[in-house]
Amino acid sequence: MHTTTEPLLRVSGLSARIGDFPLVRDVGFEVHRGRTLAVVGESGSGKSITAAAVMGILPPQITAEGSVFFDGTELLGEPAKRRRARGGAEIGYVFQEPMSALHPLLRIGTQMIRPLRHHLGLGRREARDRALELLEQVGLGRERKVLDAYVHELSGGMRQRVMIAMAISCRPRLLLADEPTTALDPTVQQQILGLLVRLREELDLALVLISHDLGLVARHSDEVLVMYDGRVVEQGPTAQVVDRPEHPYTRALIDAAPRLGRRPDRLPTIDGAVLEQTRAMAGGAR
Ligand SMILES: Nc1ncnc2c1ncn2[C@@H]1O[C@H](COP(=O)(O)OP(=O)(O)OP(=O)(O)O)[C@@H](O)[C@H]1O
Repeated sequence: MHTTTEPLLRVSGLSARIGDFPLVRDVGFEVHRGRTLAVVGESGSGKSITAAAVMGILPPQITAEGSVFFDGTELLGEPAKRRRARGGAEIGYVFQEPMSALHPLLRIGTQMIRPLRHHLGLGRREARDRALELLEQVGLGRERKVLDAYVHELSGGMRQRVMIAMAISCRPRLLLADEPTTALDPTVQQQILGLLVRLREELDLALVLISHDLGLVARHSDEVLVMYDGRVVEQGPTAQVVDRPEHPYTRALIDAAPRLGRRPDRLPTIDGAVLEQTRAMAGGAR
């Protein structure tokens, strides 16, 4: 692993809104190559909107302000065509639900080979070889039968491995994984997170793991960013945030995470008082 002094991605003052209604406010963080940042928070806290702003795939009704500085280039405000080309090639994205991200009527091979030809300009045969190599890299073996399969013929874990293979296929420098294991059972969840971290090391990627489950992603990340109500309420090295959380919302997330093995006698869920306190600290009700 190498960590350069310059972060690969530096997000600062990022806000997103629909009309006057704020969805994400003043979000900032950095990720270096070879490092993993976990972005955690409950449903609706703004994790996916933040990721979509970085990827340049926000729906047209949502406007973003601030800065998304990636490898020496400001991405916010870049022409849509350039952004689309970058997303998928320089920045890989793993979606929560491969069943909806993969086409049900096209063979896996067809879906893997297209971007390889389009982004990397490979010939048909080269692209097929590269697809097999990618399957091997994500632990599916050099299996032609996976290329020939349709998505419904694969298990949940295999589908997510295919999604990851596609996300790394054009050799991105940054990989964003948005709830990559939510649809999977606990053993497979750990395997997929282990795979992402292994690939981060092998390919010297910067990895952003987005999850509602701090307990799940804590041991796979170097830094943690905690979001609530569209804002960052706490961020820092994972060990520091987990061992000495400063914000009551982070503390509640930790207490609600059995995997972190802390205070099983405490509340299993986040209670209303903590949410109210968090909302007040985050800048009050909208
Ligand atoms: N396409 C959209 N149009 C309008 N509002 C949206 C859209 N997508 C998200 N939002 C709103 O933006 C806020 C942040 O949502 P976001 O999806 O980023 O949260 P999240 O933390 O990723 O939660 P989840 O894990 O459930 O996706 C929420 O209030 C949500 O309702």
